[in-house]
Amino acid sequence: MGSPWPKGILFVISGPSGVGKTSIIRAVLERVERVVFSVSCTTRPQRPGEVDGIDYFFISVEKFQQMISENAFLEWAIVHDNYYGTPAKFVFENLEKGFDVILDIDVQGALKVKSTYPAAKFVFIAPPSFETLRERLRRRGTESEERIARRLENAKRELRHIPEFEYLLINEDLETSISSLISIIQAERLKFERLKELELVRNLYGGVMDG
Ligand SMILES: Nc1ncnc2c1ncn2[C@@H]1O[C@H](COP(=O)(O)OP(=O)(O)OP(=O)(O)O)[C@@H](O)[C@H]1O
Ligand SMILES: Nc1nc2c(ncn2[C@@H]2O[C@H](COP(=O)(O)O)[C@@H](O)[C@H]2O)c(=O)[nH]1
Repeated sequence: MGSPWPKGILFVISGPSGVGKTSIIRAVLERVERVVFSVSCTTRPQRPGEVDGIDYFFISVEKFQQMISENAFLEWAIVHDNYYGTPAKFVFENLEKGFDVILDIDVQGALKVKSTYPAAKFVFIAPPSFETLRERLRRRGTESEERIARRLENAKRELRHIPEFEYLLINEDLETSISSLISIIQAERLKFERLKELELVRNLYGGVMDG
């Protein structure tokens, strides 16, 4: 008998630092079944309240470089002076099991995934304005003014890549953004192209599908 689940979908969520990616994704993970979050490796220092293995795998530069040489990353990038990377094994194992996988990665990383795994779905989260982005970074209180300025500079570059993404979410109201991301996931799950390999669906259509 065929699997009751088709292969999972990879959702790549990207956008400037402080726009609200983590807040949106956390809520989606609580509300949607069969979706998992890919925990990245990073060499940046752990922030108060962050948990190793939950928020990130906090590793040394040496360990990160070793993982690069072992091809352990689906993608990696240097973001705001630190290494960040997506462990490939977790992603592919979960997709095979039929789980959808969410990545929260910067724009450079998203574009690398687009070239190596174009079947992924690419979602750009944008701020309603540049001023709002600055305010959110300040209110979060995790970065110095100097680092905030740096992240805002990077944000300007990142926003230029919006047209390379399939979906655009402007994160004004958090609840609306959460609902929008859930709608994207649900719509992608229902695409006939994806479901037609399932035995259940093939049985519904019988020989008609095979021409
Ligand atoms: N729609 C929203 N309205 C107001 N505040 C928001 C909204 N979305 C997120 N925030 C707040 O903005 C701050 C940044 O959000 P968050 O940490 O989720 O951003 P991020 O995109 O994941 O950042 P980074 O890329 O640096 O990890 C947080 O304090 C969060 O509570
Ligand atoms: N290319 C990658 N970017 C990543 C990955 N994990 C996180 N990120 C991005 O880094 C910045 C900064 O995050 P912060 O937690 O230090 O504020 C943010 O834009 C993330 O999306 C990754 O594995 N690869």
